[in-house]
Amino acid sequence: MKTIPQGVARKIQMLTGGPVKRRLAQWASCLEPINRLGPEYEKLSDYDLRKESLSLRYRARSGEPLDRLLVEAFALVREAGRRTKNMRHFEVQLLGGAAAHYGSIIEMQTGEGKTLTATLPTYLAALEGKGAHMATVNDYLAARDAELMEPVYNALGMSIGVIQSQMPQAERQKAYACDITYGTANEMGFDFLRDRLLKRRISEGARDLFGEMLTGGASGGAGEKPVQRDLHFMLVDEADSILIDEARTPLIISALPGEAEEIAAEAYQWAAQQAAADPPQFIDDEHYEYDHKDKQVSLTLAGRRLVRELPKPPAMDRVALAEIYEYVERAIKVKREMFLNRHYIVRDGEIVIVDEFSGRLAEGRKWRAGIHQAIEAQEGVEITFATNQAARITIQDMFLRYHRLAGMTGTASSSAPELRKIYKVHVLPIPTNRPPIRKQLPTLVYGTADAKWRAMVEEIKQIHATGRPVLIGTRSIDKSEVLSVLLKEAGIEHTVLNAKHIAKEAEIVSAAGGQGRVTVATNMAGRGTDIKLGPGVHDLGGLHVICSELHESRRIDRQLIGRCGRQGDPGSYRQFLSLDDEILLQGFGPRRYKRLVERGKSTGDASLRGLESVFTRAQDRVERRQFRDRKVLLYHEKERQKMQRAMSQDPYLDSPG
Ligand SMILES: Nc1ncnc2c1ncn2[C@@H]1O[C@H](COP(=O)(O)OP(=O)(O)OP(=O)(O)O)[C@@H](O)[C@H]1O
Repeated sequence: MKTIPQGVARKIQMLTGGPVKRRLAQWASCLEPINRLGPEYEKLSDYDLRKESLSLRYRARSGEPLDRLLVEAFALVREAGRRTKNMRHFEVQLLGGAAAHYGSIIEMQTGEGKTLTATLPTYLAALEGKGAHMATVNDYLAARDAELMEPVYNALGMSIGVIQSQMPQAERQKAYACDITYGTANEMGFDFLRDRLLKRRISEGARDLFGEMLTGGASGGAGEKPVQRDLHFMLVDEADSILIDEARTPLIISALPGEAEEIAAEAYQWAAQQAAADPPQFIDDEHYEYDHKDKQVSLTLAGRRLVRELPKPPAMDRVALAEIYEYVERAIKVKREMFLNRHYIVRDGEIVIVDEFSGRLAEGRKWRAGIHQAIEAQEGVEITFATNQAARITIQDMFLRYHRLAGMTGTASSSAPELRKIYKVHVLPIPTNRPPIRKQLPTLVYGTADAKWRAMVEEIKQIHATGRPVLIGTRSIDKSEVLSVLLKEAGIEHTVLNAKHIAKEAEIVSAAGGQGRVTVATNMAGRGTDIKLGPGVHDLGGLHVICSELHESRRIDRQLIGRCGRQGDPGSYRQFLSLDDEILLQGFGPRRYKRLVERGKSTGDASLRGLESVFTRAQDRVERRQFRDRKVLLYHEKERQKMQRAMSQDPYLDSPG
């Protein structure tokens, strides 16, 4: 560790795990050279600083490996941070940036400055000009972090864009065209799907007009170009939460949304009526030609003229003529080829396909390319779009598509094996800048929730009397409300947050460090929000955090605890538990839970000793079970994709079966 600054070398030595130390020590060797460049860059004018950055960009785009540019890039970002934000990246932040650049999930204690650290690997990746993405947990944080860091990037000539939900397509395109793009994983996933639908439509030469409506509807009548570029580099904030907790959530674009759906239904019905007219209006070889081999119907000129002349419902004014021809062609095709009780049956107002080979009913399956809807119209049953998935992807799939993936988190250690297995990324703890002085007070276990709440209010009262701010985390909104009533009875002024208004609440949480403040929040409220201590609070002992119950995942508990003792600030926390806590039911099942509850009821109001491990065991069990479930789901998802690929289907766009 000769070439590593002494302070950092000592901090690395104090970590556990040989491989972790080795890796960090290897990357820490970039610190001295970065430090050395500091004074040189400090002397540069703003103009020259940007020029340096542009020359780095030129080198990256000419093919020089990013690893070789890391030292200069990080030194430039550090200087830009100093100039524009008065924040010069700490050495441990540089170390974290390097680890992220090499594809790790960096675990930095809450409050250690992940927002600033992110600028390092993101800037470096953006030098290549292929786009660098930064995923946050919600829209508010995407906008806030982008705004906070924009001056740093701009000083280096980098453009920054933000994706927000409900944003029109044109603006998305602009945001993705920027060097760096901030947004939520969900929005980026949906953009990926919309693009994929669009690309399929383009590659099919817009032959499938139903498909065209799909894409048009799903993308809000967007322009013709995909919004995203290749998925190049992604840095995920709160990586454990996004990559694990939310990773299995499928993002689904339904085939057609509201109004477009109604218009399409009208068109299907109208076309079916025309095709079914008696005597027939559309005559074979006169109004249309039928290709027996391909089973295709195409209208002749006379047929098209007839379509134009036929009266139509007003809603169809909004359907393009070319599409109306297709509706009619499809209706004629269905009338000629698809027969009731042979190809399908009608059961309870639904079309059920009869499998051609086995003769069995193919429950839940649907014909594609509008055929199913045309048959529904022919039979006069309700036309179904909603169950039609136009496209679907899980967040996990999307992240796995990036060429390079890295992340940041305050709390990933417990998920390290899972992250390594699924995403092939290592979790690396980064030492803190200053030693944390957060104090853990002994956990208190009570027999009943009632006793627990009362003890908690007592503690809040005592600490509140000293002027120290208190933050209490609960597992649900109703529990926040229970506590709120008790606090009111005790005459303690407080604020309740329950993640309904994220932006406003983040503001309130950020003020929760003020003298005398009492804040009750569900675990989601204020996630990722910096709580700065108000004037005088440091000397009083900092923020006190109370955890009123264990969450299903230890990480969420740690996130709450991490609201105090930030950046070496003083602070303390305590867990309050009771024998009727939900986690015990989840971990041990109803029988054992009932016994614990009974035991709790018979123990009075005093706190119980030696029971803490019962709770951690229950939490362990829940975590293990959830991990198992996620693995099973992942296995099925992979099998589905494999099967679809073998059938030359697109696993994101085609629903199986
Ligand atoms: N190099 C630096 N110099 C000065 N201040 C810094 C530096 N890095 C971070 N900070 C400050 O530290 C505080 C915490 O930063 P930030 O909110 O990014 O932490 P975090 O790690 O994201 O925390 P959390 O996990 O809770 O979201 C901020 O107030 C930030 O301004």
